[in-house]
This record gives sequence, structure tokens and C-alpha cells, in this order.
Amino acid sequence: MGKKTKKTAKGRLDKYYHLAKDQGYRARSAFKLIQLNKKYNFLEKSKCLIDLCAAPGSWLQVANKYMPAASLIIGVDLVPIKPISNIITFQEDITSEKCRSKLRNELKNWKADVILHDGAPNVGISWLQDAFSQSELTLKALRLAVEFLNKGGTFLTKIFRSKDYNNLIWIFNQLFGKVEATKPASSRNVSAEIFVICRDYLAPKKIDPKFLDPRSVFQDIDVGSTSKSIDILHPEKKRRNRDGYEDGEYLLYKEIPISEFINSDDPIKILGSASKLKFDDKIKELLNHELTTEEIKACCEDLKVLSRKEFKSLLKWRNAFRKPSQKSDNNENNDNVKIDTKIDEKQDIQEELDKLTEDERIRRKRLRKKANEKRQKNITRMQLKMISPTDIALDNEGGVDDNSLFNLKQIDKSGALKKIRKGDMNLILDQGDNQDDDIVVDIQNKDQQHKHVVNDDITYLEEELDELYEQYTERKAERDAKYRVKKLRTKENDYNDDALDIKSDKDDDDDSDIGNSPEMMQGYDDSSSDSDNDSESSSEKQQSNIKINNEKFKKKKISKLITDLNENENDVDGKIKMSDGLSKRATLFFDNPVFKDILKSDQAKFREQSVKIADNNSNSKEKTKIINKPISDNDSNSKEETKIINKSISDNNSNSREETKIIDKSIETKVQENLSKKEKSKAQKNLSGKENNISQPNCSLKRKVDEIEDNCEDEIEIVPLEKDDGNIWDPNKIDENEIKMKKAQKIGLVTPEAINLAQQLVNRKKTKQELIDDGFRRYTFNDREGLPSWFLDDEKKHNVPNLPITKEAVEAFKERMKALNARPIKKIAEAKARKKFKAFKKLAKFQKKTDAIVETSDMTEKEKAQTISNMVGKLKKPKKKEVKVVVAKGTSKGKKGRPKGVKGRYKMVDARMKKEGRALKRIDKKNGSKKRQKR
Ligand SMILES: C[S@@+](CC[C@H](N)C(=O)[O-])C[C@H]1O[C@@H](n2cnc3c(N)ncnc32)[C@H](O)[C@@H]1O
Repeated sequence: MGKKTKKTAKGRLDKYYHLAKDQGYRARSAFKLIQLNKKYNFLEKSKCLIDLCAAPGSWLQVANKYMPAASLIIGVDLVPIKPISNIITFQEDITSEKCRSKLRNELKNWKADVILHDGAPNVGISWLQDAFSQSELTLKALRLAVEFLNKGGTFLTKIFRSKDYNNLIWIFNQLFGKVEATKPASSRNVSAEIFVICRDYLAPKKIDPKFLDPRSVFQDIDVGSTSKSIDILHPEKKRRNRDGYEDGEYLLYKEIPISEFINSDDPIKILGSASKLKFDDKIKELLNHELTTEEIKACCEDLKVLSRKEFKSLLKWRNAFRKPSQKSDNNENNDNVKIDTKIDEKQDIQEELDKLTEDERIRRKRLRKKANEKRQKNITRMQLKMISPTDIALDNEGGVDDNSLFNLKQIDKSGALKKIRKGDMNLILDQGDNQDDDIVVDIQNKDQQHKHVVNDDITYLEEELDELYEQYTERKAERDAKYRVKKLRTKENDYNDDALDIKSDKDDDDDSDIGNSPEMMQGYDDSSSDSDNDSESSSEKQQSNIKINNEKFKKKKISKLITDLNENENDVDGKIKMSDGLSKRATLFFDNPVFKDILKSDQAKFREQSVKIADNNSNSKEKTKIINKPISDNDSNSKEETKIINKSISDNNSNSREETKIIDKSIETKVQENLSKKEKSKAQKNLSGKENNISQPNCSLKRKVDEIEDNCEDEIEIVPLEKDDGNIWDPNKIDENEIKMKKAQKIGLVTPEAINLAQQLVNRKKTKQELIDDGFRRYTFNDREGLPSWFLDDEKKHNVPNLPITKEAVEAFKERMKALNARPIKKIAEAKARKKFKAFKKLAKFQKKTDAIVETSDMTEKEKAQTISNMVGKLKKPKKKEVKVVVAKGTSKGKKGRPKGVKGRYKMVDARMKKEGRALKRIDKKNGSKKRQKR
């Protein structure tokens, strides 16, 4: 058995426990007397009270409180009672003669107005004995009551509800005018105790001693048959018996003769109550009967361990030995048994079935709940714009399968892609009935009605999704005005779908999404690389490549909108990667028309940048191609190429490194020109004669370039490289800036200027161009050359750019800093929160207690106010932190740190110090009392 804790046992620490503690009562039972007194008002009128069984003394406290001052109150108990002022207490057994004489001594000629009895003998032996001793103790208390009670006095006693209850009440009624049994609210419901208040003591001159003799009071009771048999066929229906043991039976083991079992009209009862069936002399011949098997004998030996089957076989066996007349008498009984057993089996099966059905229902409910939660989560995520509507379909089963609602593969098969792209989903649904294999397989087996239901569901879901998607796009449009323009453009593109299919090559040069597609970019690169090894006109091939790729992309673009979701290049470990390097999910997301124009512009920029990079990169294939072109082409082409290069030279004059490259290019151009004029024949010779030169055009070119460079040194004007002007004083270049950058990266924007600028950029108040323009001002090119250091220092201090910043921005920054400064550090904040939480908990507890006091009807308003104010006082008083004085001895002597077995605050002292401390305290106390006496 698990150990019962103080808290759990009978719910010990209840409201009355706390109330008693708060009001200083020694036990919660004080409230029982308070409540009884409230009902019957007997304490206020009394001047003498005897409390029999008074320890620990809470009833005495209540009596002292409610009775008039200078009343005589006597308390007696088996255990000592802690003294209470104005109350006489002594330790005695109330059943003893000694107690009687002691009481007589204390009372002298007085008689009590009230006698209380809350005695509880040592219980726990057995129910029967417990109840009996309680009744006996009550009778003993009554005996004292009739001796010491005044006429018209009150006797309050506790009794347990048992079979003796009625007898006791009868006795009380003979001696008192009014007898009432009641159970106060503070008495626990689980307790069998009840209080009987007997008022108007009749004080008869002569009392029949039998009234106070337990043997005569409790012997004539006929409580009826108290058989403790168990229903052997329904052992689980066994009820707890609160009546205790059978009368006269104090043993659990019971032997019953077999003859009794056979002749009994209620054999089941016998089997339930007996421990063993004894083969008695009367029917000893049964022992040797063939029906009396060893198993039957063994069953008779110990009935307590038999199963239902074994009990049945015993009953069968008994039936065989019954006389026909007896049989007919008991046939009914046996039939009942059989019917009962059958019903039992059926019941068992039914119960089992019910249990299984219930389990299944719970399982389904759980699954349904899970699915609903997931759906709800997706919708929320979509509303928060964390995912696109298409993701919901993907997430539904962790991906798109053949049965998925959004399996566009099915739609693809239908050949109605264009219609879908125009938004006509109904068309596909109509066709889908015939073309969707998977759906057909499913639906074929079901009736037509079901088909409609399924279609209706899908249509409904699609409509819902469309609606959500529209909401999403509208929200987006509201946020971004530019989006509307893009949307218009998207619409235009949609209307021109057919035209898009046969768009001319002209479009390739535009910044359209086709030309900017990743595939397109790839195609572009491919063509460049092809030209390395191809002697064919590169421009032509490039054009044709672009055209092919363009068509490919067009096809892809068209089918993208309603593409097969399973289309992927790699599907490794379940992670699907699309051709453009994005995951399938991401590709789907960016295929959304919302991103169409964003991608267009971005890709266009990307292409521009790529072309520029290709132009500027000396090692790039593109450049080699351009340089190679004059070799393979005629002289006329070379001039055009030179122009292109010159153009790029003029475009890129800011960077010195770039410039060097450009100069290299100009050299190469000149070389090419010279090559076309002077060395053409030589080069042709080389090209036709030397295989190596053909296979490695770059090498031959380089050699030629070297040769020609040597020859034409005079003709080439070499432009000197611009020196890196380190003397230009650029305040942005100094280390300080780097430090600021690092700081900003670490803790964010730290100056109001930075915040202002960031805000302007984010709110689109400032464009990129304006920002660049702002960079060119009088501070931009400050020449530091030859300036004295003191001047530079001074300049650094005072000649700083006055960046434009609004008053509001500065105010906002100040506020932000103030807020930051006002915020406590983490540890302090945590400590404060902890303190607050503790105070809150304390307050809640206090409130609970005060509520209980306010609600209680056992106290006057004044008392309530007093108790609450006392509690407030206690709450305010800080608890003293106890410091334990530990004498350093044994192992802890001379050792540092906490001594063994000491918890909480402690102070290490040596034995002398402790003794001296005590002596000082004693002396102080003595002196203090002397001083007081003098006063
Ligand atoms: C429930 S307590 C009484 C509580 C008491 N009314 C109060 O409010 O503090 C029961 C007490 O009966 C006492 N008791 C039991 N048998 C007794 C006896 N024969 N004589 C005296 N006291 C007895 C026990 O010692 C026990 O303290």
C-alpha cells in the first residue's frame, strides 16, 4: 500500500484546516462545535462545561470563547492537554472511577450546564469492534453526564452510525426532552460520525442501571440477517459491507458440512460464505461415489480459490445427489443459474464488442482531429503568407500523388492546357471524368450519385482555394502599387497566349522572361562555348541556338503553369530538384504569376550583368570568341568587332584594372587590324599548313599577336595606366569607417543618420540614383596632399558632411535610446519577474484565505475583520531568516565549507562560543526582567 501523504489522506488540508490554523484553533474540529453552537445556542447560556475527551483542546478553546467570562470549564482526556488559561484540564480515562472522583473534586457542589463528548477510541481493529467501542464510550460519557449534568442541561455526543445507533437514541430519549442528530458542515462526508445533541435533561430521580449498561443496551438488537456470503457467480458485483462481521462470527475461515450444502435451498449462498465443504458422517458414502471425483474433492477443500466453472461443476455434482422432490423444488434455482450464466456470456461478448467499437471510434476521432489540425495550420500559414495555396495541396499527403487533387498530370493528359491557363477549370473537370484514370478506377465501382458527390467536393475545394488565392493576390496588390501594373502586364500576356507560341526571334532580344530564363542563359553560354570549336559563323549559330532554346523554354513555360508535378531531373532522397536548381516546391512557388514580372525584370538585369561580366572578363570564352571572330571572319567583320570593343572601353573607364584589360583589348584589336592587312597570307598559310594551329587557334593567335606586337611597336600607342591616387583624402576610406561597419553589423544601425537613410530607402523616399548623386559633393574629392597633420585633424573634427536628417528621425532615435537605457539588464529583469510572481502567488493565497473567512458563517463580522487584519499584519512582517548555530566539532572541526547534514543558513562556532552566547542571553533576560520589576 502506498504511503498516504498528509495532503492526500482524506483531503486533510481542507478549508477548515486552514481556517483553524489562521484563527489559532488547535484542531479543525473546533468548527464542528462552532457550527453546532450556532444551530442550538447552548454555550452562551452556560456557566459550567465539562469536555470529556478534550485533547488537544480546540473545543475547550471554543467554549472559552463563547461562554460567559468566569465560567467553569473542565477538560479531561487520556492524553495531556496543553494548558489553556482559565480552563482546568487533567489526564484521565473517562471510563474510570478515578476520573469520576476527580470531576467531583473539581466541581464541588456545582453541576454542569453542558457536557461535551467528542471521544474517539483507538479504532482500526475491526469495524464491529470500532463501532461497539465508540457506542460503549458514548454510554460511559452518558453515565458521567447523568451524574454531573444540571436539570435542563445539554449533552452533546459524537456517535458512529451503526446498528447500535437506534438503541442509543432510544436511551437518550428516555433521559432528555429533546434529542436531535445532526452532522455539521465541517464534519467530513467520508466520516461515519454524527453528533447527537440532547437538550433539556430530565434529571430523573432514579435511573434504571440497565440504561447505562452496554450489555443490556446493545444485546436485544435484531439487525436482521447479516450473512456475509459472496455471489459466487458475480464476484465482481460484490458490495462493500459496512456492517462488519456476522454476529457471533469472528473468524474468516468457515467450514460447512456437505449435507447442509446438498439439502440447502440456497447452495450458491453456502458456496459464497464457506471456506470448505466438509464430508460429514451423515453422507459419508458420497465420498466413494463415482461422481465424487478427485477434482470435486479438491474443490470442496478450498472454496475460496474456485473459478466459476468449478463452482458450476460442484452445483452439478450436488444436483445428482438431490432427491427428485428436492430437485423439482430447486430446479427453478438451477435454471436461474444456467440462464444467468448464459446471460453472462452474452453480456461479456456484448461488452467486448462495445469496447472494440468504442476504441475504433476514439481512434477515428483522433485521426480526424489530427487531419483537421493540419488543415487548419496550413490555412493559417497561408494567411500569414508563409506558404502559397499550392503548398497546401503538396502538404496534404506530403507530396503530390496520383490521387492528389492537384495532380496536374491528369489535366495535362486531357489536352486542355490552354483552357486551364485561361482559368476554365470546369472544362477540365468535365473532361476529367473520362480522362482521369485514377479517379475513374475509383469511381467506376461506385454509383452515379457518388460520382456527383466526389465532383462536387472537388469543385467546392477548388472554388475555396481559388477564393483564398484571390484574397492573397488582392492583399498583395494592396501592399504594392507596382504589382497592379505587373498584373496588367500578366493579363496582357495571357491574352496573347496563342501569339506567344509563334513569337518571332525578335522577342529574344527583349528583356522578356523568355530570353531571361535560366534555360535561355544556359543556351546562351552553350552557344558561346560551341563557337570555340566551330568554324561556322558564331553569330548565326548563336542566333539559332537562342531560337531553339527560346522555343524549348516557351514550351516549358506554357506547360509550367499546368506542368506535371512529378517532372524533375533528380529525385534523390526524396528531395526533388528542378532544372533551374530550385526545389520542386520553390519552382512551383516561383511559377506563380505573381512572380512572373518580378522574375522578368530580375532576369533581365541578371542577363545584362552577365553580359557585362563576360565583356570584362579577359579569360571568358566570350572574349576569346570576339577575338577569334576576326580570324575566322573576313576583314570587314573585324572592324565591327573593334567597334564593339571600343564601346566597351568607353563604358568601363572607372576601374584601373578594367582599364588595363581594355588597353589589352585595344592592342589586340590593332593587332587584328594589322593581321588582316599585312599578315593575312601568312596566317592563312599557318592555318592551312599547320594542324596544331588549326586545332589550337588560341595558341596560334597568341604567337601571332606576339610577333606582330614586336613588329608594330611604333604604331601602337600605349596608354599609361592611371596611377591609383592614394593622395585623395577620402573620409570614407579611413579605418573608422570599417569599425563603424563592423559595429553596425553587430548591433544594427547606430546613428540617427543611418536609421533615417534606411527608413528613406525602405519607404522608397530615396532612390538608388539619388543616393549616388548625394555621394558627389564638396567632400568627395578632398586632396590631402601637402596638408599639415594639424589641419587634417581639424578637418576631421569639424569639416564633416552634414547629412540631411529630419527632426523627427532624431527624436525617434532619442526615444529609442531612452527606451534602451530604461530597460534593465536581463538578470535584474528576471529577478524582478520572479519577485513579482512570488508576491502574486502570496497574494492569491491570502485572498483565498480571506475569502474563506468572509464566507464562513461561524464568525461574527468583527471576528472576521480581526482575523483578516491579523493576517495582513503577518503578511507584512518579513520572515526572520533562521541562522543555525553549528558547533565545530568532530569531522567538521577546522574544515572549511558546509558541515555535513546542515541545511539552510548556518554559523560555525566553537563549543565555548555557543555556551558564552547562551550565557549572555540568559544574563540579558535576567537583567531585563529585573528592570521590568523595578518599574
Ligand atoms: C477527536 S479527539 C477529541 C478532539 C477534541 N474535541 C478537540 O476538539 O480538540 C478524541 C479524543 O478522545 C480521547 N479519548 C479516547 N478514549 C478516551 C477515554 N477512554 N478517556 C479519555 N479520553 C479518551 C483521545 O485521546 C482523543 O484525544
